[in-house]
Amino acid sequence: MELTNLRLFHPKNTDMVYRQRQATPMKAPPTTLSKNLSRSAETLVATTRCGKEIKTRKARSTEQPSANLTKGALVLPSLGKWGDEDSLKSRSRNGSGSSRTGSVDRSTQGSTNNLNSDEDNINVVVRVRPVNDKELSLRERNMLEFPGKGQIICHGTASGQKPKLFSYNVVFEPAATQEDVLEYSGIKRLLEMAVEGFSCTAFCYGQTGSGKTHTLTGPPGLVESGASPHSPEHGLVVRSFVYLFQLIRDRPDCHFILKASFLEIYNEKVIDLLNPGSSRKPLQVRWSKESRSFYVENLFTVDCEQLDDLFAVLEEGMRNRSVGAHAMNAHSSRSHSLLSVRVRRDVRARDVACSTLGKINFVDLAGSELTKRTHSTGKTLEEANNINRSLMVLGYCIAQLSDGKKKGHIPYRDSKLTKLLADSLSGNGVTLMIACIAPTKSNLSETINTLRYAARAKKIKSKPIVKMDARDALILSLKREVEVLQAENDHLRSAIHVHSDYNADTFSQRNRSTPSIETNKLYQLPQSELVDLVQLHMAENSALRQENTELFVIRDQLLRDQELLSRENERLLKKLEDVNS
Ligand SMILES: Nc1ncnc2c1ncn2[C@@H]1O[C@H](COP(=O)(O)OP(=O)(O)OP(=O)(O)O)[C@@H](O)[C@H]1O
Repeated sequence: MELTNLRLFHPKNTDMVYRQRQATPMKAPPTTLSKNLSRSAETLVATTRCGKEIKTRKARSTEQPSANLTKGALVLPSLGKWGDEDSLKSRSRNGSGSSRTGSVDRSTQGSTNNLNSDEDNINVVVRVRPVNDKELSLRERNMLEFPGKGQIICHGTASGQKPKLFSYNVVFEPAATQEDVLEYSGIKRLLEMAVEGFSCTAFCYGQTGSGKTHTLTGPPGLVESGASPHSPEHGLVVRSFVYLFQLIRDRPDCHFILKASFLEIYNEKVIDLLNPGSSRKPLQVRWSKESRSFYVENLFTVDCEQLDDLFAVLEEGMRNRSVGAHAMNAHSSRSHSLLSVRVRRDVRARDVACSTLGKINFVDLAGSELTKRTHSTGKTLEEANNINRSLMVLGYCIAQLSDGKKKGHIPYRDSKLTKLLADSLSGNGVTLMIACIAPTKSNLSETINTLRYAARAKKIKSKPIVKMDARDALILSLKREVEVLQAENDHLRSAIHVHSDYNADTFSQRNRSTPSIETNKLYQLPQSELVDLVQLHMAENSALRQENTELFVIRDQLLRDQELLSRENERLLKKLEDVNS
């Protein structure tokens, strides 16, 4: 070992080496993978077109999630802010921070602003619908106030009753437009994450007639009438589809496959809205051991190559959805609906072709109903009871999940709705809750219930994971480790100047035994060759780790020598000074 290569007698050197040691990256920064994935570009190449031909389709596909796609889940950190702070700041606001003439008000202490934490909270926004004609004719009082910073004040009905204050990430006041909801609810971030491989869910919750369906799909009949996609009345779903395709177009080097399904849960039965059949035969919800999640057996899924295909799915599903009239809403949804778009992306990362499987769900929950107010009887009453029961189970689950201390049983199995939302609520996905409320006095108690529900949901923590093919995930993580180890070893070698003893080339030759394979052919490799490849990567990995350990031992030894020598140096200098003096 050539100690002469080390400039040991300069005190600064010790410091430098020490600092370098501190700075040596032992692990890849957690965001590396997500950065790489998001940088890659993509092309849309779908398999089959659906166009407007859904009705003529007969084939069914099974929705059961593939085992190997979920086993390889990689935990990634939360990916960012909701909405766009700057554009919000530019909106008109009054002195207190609320937007009077504008209509969007955002909390400055939103719980989802932490860019670097592994955990995040469910993003909760509130949309307040305008006073409707009936309420106007009855001259109902407006009970809500918007002081700004994502806050809502509910005034009490009785005199002397204290107002209640609630705060959320964003509040959409009655004048907010559909475009505002797209821009500031955080849905754009959800779509971006779905493209990157996360499971994302946006759901609307609120009492009947509070504007859930309006928020998701616009006024009654709009989608079914085949309105132009540019209609300002379109809700979040159509706008999200447009944004999703924009994201895909922006990534021309990747290969995308989109698949959509649309179901409703009507009286605790799952009905396929894209293929209901004349008898509306219910589908079974089953548990998949491999993916450890619930799925709907035999659910019809449609390959969507173009934007029009997604519109057609939405149109068809909306036509088949169960809608009824009652005293509080002439077009009341009588079921919970779940529109799901799966986004498979084949991407090249770290020289490996891998696939991510993201998903965006739009859930339009049926509204909670006080049957006294809706005057429900017969069929509508049965529907209301089922709706209220499943919402109650959802409420229990949310309460359990939001209580950080309790780690008890979450009753997902108690309703079809919670079974299908389990994935989104349990924390592996990214979730946006849009709580819809009415501003008037007659709705106050339901409004407060919704706001409490939403406040509880806001406490639920999530830790999103990217789902990718298990084989891809393994190879990718091994490659990443190899890269990190190689970088670290190069750094160590240069830091300790031991080229003669620990020749980098020798190591490179020793370790780089893994053949450079044309990675886009990875899928065509037979199982046995894949096993060999993984074994080679593992061997390379362990050799590098060993080298790493050895280099650390050498460096520690050198540091000790250096310390002794510098002490000796100081002692001699002092002696020299003494002699001179
Ligand atoms: N922000 C809004 N702007 C204008 N109209 C709205 C708004 N929100 C709701 N509405 C109107 O109020 C009516 C009831 O809304 P909607 O059907 O969306 O309520 P809902 O919460 O889905 O009710 P349900 O649970 O009974 O299905 C509709 O005519 C809808 O167009």
